[in-house]
Amino acid sequence: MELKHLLNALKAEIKPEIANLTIKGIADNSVDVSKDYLFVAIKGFKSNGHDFIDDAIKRGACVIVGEMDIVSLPIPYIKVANSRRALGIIASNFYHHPSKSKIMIGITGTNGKTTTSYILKHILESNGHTCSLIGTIQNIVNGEVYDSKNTTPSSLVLQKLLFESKDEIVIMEVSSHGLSQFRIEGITFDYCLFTNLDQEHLDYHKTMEEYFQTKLSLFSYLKKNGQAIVNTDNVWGKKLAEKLKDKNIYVHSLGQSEDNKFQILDLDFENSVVQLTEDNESVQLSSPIIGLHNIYNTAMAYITAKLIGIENDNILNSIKLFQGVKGRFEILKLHNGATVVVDYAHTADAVFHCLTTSKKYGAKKITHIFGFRGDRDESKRQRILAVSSEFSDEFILTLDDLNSVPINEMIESLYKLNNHYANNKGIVMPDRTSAIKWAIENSEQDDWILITGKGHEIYKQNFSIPTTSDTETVLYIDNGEK
Ligand SMILES: CC(=O)N[C@H]1[C@@H](OP(=O)(O)OP(=O)(O)OC[C@H]2O[C@@H](n3ccc(=O)[nH]c3=O)[C@H](O)[C@@H]2O)O[C@H](CO)[C@@H](O)[C@@H]1O[C@H](C)C(=O)N[C@@H](C)C(=O)N[C@H](CCC(=O)O)C(=O)O
Ligand SMILES: Nc1ncnc2c1ncn2[C@@H]1O[C@H](COP(=O)(O)OP(=O)(O)OP(=O)(O)O)[C@@H](O)[C@H]1O
Repeated sequence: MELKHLLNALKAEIKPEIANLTIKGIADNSVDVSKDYLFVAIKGFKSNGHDFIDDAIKRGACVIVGEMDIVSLPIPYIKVANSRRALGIIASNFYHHPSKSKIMIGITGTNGKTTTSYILKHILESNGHTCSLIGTIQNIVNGEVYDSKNTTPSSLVLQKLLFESKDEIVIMEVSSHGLSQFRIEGITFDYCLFTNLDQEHLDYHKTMEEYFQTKLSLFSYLKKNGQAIVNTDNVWGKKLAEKLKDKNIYVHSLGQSEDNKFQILDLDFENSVVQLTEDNESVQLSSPIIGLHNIYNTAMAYITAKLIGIENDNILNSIKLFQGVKGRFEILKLHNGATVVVDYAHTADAVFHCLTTSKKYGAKKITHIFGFRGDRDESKRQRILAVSSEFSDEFILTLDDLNSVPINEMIESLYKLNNHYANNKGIVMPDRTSAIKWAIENSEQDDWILITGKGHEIYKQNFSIPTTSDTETVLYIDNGEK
């Protein structure tokens, strides 16, 4: 593609003598550069792409785009205001704006993005649509499954996935990191969903208001007639819906009060059944997945499927057959009659939902096993502990991913937190698999053991039992393997 087309819509000065240069590919990592590539230099969190410009040139780059003042390069240098933003625009131009020809759905919020996207994918596919999914667990395009490094991939990866997708509809989880790093630049959406907001990622966003504003920015990527679907049973959702209405964006609000477009009535928690009304029309959603949070996720997916044009009865029938998502309130029944739940909860609100759901479903005693991730928001730890000490009967603090935090430092902070906030209900057992073993061996019929934080993920550390995930550990112990 000629440089002038590649840089279309980018406010950058291009000298006439280079406008017709043919660019064979784009890279944001110098290692990926080949002959006649355009290299976009990005100031990152760990390194600075501008330091790799020489490397990119050696590998064959013919144009560099960057945001720093750089002089005397042997090849053309184009300065832009923001390299990450420029990368999105360039990648979208290079792949011929793939989001324009698809029904694009973006889902944001602290919790529920993955679950809602899987419910929606299930409904759409059950009703004859083809669907790509880009998110935390994996990326699925044309029915092929690819590993996912980020919930929202870099704009270069994203545009390539969209270009390769022959599916009619694309469901994307949009993280706040993805938004603040312009990973969705160059994409426009038909529907944007907001699930909820809870304290999370304040190591990155600093304040809840900043976190909220970042989430809000997703809605500026709506297509001209794009519509919003917002859960307003959450202060942040209510605020977001008001802001969107001020911007004349059509909002399909969901919530328990009368002023919602989709009003929730008659919540039958025990049977996961909910009555929804819209303009005097009433439907009953009945789902096999349990928990109040999942009722909301299901309702959000229902509204989106309806807006896409699927008949109510067909949506309702599909919902009844949804099998759940790996590591999201995944229930394992033990030989002794106790129940184990493996769940990805890592915010106070998510933990609250898991614990209260367990109680509502008849847990006699709840043992909660969890830890805290290294290099992630530490300010949420106290709130999670407060919820656990209020709603569980006992809890075990254990190790989650350490990332770059030394093991002794993490164990020490678990003891400190336990001493300060455990309400005499907590113990510390650093080895995650030993904690699970202890809880299972001390359980009886009708007890529930809730293991949160890792969900579908595999362990990053080795523990004493040679298993790789919470689910595997539970099955290993329950099957009596030594
Ligand atoms: C902190 C953070 O968000 N980092 C993201 C960021 O990386 P970065 O730009 O800082 O990378 P860097 O290593 O500093 O490198 C800077 C530049 O130098 C270039 N480089 C580097 C080396 C070299 O030899 N040559 C070269 O050109 C790199 O390609 C890059 O362009 O941009 C990358 C591309 O988009 C992301 O993959 C990466 O996500 C990392 C892996 C990450 O863990 N991010 C987490 C925090 C995250 O984004 N999480 C959210 C979900 C959160 C949630 O809801 O749970 C997500 O969407 O995944
Ligand atoms: N609507 C919801 N409200 C509150 N908590 C929820 C909701 N949906 C799911 N959860 C809780 O959050 C956990 C993560 O759910 P899910 O993976 O669907 O969210 P996510 O937004 O994709 O999370 P992440 O960004 O961390 O990948 C679940 O395991 C559950 O404990």
